[in-house]
Amino acid sequence: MRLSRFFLPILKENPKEAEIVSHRLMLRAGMMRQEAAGIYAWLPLGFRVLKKIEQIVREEQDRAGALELLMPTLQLADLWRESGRYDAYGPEMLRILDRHKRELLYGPTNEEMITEIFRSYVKSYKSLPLNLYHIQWKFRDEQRPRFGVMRGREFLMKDAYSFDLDEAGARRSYNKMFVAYLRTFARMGLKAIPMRAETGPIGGDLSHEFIVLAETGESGVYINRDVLDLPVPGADVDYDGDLTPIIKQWTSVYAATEDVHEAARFEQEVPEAKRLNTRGIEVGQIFYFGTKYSDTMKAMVAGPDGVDVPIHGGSYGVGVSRLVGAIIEACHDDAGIKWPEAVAPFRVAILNLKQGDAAVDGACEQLYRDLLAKGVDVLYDDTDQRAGAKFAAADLIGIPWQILVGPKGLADGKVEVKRRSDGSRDNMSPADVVAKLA
Ligand SMILES: Nc1ncnc2c1ncn2[C@@H]1O[C@H](COS(=O)(=O)NC(=O)[C@@H](N)CS)[C@@H](O)[C@H]1O
Repeated sequence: MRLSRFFLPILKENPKEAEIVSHRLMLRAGMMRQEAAGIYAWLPLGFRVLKKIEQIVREEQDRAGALELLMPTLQLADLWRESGRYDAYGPEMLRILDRHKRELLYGPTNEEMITEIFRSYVKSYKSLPLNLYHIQWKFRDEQRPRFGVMRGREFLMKDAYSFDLDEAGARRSYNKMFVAYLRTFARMGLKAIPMRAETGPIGGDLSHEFIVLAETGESGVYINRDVLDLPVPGADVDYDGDLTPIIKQWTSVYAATEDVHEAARFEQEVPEAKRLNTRGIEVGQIFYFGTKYSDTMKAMVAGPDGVDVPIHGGSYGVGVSRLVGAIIEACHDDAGIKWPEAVAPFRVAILNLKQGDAAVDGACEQLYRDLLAKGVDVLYDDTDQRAGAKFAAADLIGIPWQILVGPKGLADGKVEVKRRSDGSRDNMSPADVVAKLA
C-alpha cells in the first residue's frame, strides 16, 4: 500500500478525552473514530488489525472443532421472554420497536437464539457434541462506556455455544475451548491467564476469565507468578484426546479474579515471592451452565435409552474488538504501538528518506515491488514529509519492521532495517532485506 494513496488520519496531539494509552494511541494512529459514546468507526488501519485478530480467533475455533455460522444482531424480545432474561437483563439491553410495533432488541449475547436454532433441528444425542460459533457485533448499553474499545457499547465478540448430552460431555467441550483460548491469545503475542471467575448474567457454576495483565485493567487479580511460565499447547494438540492434564496444569496454580479470590488460600498456597496482586483486562470468558437454557427453552434430545433430556450447554466469548486495545496496552512504548507481527496492520514499512532523489525513489520502488511479489504486507511511505516525521509516524502506528532508504546508505548499496519491538538496527543490501522479510 502506498501511504500517499492510503487513508491514515494521524493526529498530532494527544486527544484529551483519552484516559488510557490504548485509547490515546488508537485515536492518534488514525485507527478509529468515535461516532457516539461507546460506538466507533474502524478506519482502514484499525480495521486491518481487527480482521487479523478475528482471523486468529476463527482459526483456533475451527481447529477445536467449532462450526462457524452468523446470527443476526437483532433478536425478537419474545425469545428472551422464554428464557426469562428479557426483564432480568436490565438497562444494558437496547430495546427496539420496528414499524409494526414489534419488540426487538440489539443482541448483547446469543444464548437464547442459538438454543432456538439448535432445538429446531437437533433431536437426538447422536448429533452431539456440537459447538456452533459466530463473530458478530453486540450491543450493551453500558452506563459509562470508557477507555475506547475496551468498554464500548457496540463491540465485536466471538461467541461460541456448545451442546452435549450430559455434564461430562459438556466439560469436555469446555476443556476444548479452554485449550483453544490458551492458543488463541498466545498467537497474538499475549499472556492471557485463565482465572476462576463469577458467572454473572450468563449463569452456570463454572467459569474462567482469560485475563491479560495490565495496570489499567478493570479486573483486580491475584496470581502465583508460576502461571506466567506455563507452556501453551502446540498446534498439534489432540482435541479428541484427554485434555484434562492441560486443564489441571493451568488450574492448579493459583489465579483468581478479586470477586472469587480467597485470601487465606492464597497466603497458604503461594510462597510470598510468587504472589502477584495486580490488575488485568478480561479478553475472554468461558462458562458451563448446564441446562439453564435448555430447561426453559425446551432444547431436548433423545438419549441412548430413547428418553428426552435437556442438553448441557456452555458459552465461550472472546472480546475481538477489545483485544485491539488490550494488545496495545501490553505492547507499546513512548513512541507508540509495537504490534506483534501476527496482528500488525502491515508487516513492513518502507521509508523513503529523500523523496524525489532518483536513486532513492528507484530503490524504494524496487523494494516495494519485490516485497509485494512475495506476499508481504508492506506500507510504503512515499509522502513528501521530512524524514523525522516519517520516523515518528512509523513508530506511532507500530509496524514491526521499518526499512529506511536514504542516499548515503544507498551509495554503499545498503539500506537500514529497524526492528520496532526492540529498536535494533541492521544495514544490508535491498536484496538481503527481501530475503530476510519475505
Ligand atoms: N462492553 C464491552 N466492550 C468490549 N468488549 C466487551 C464488552 N463486554 C464484554 N466484552 C468482551 O466480550 C467477552 C465475552 O463477554 S461475556 O459477557 O464475558 N460473555 C458472553 O457474553 C457469553 N455470551 C460468552 S458467549 C468478554 O470477555 C470481553 O472481552
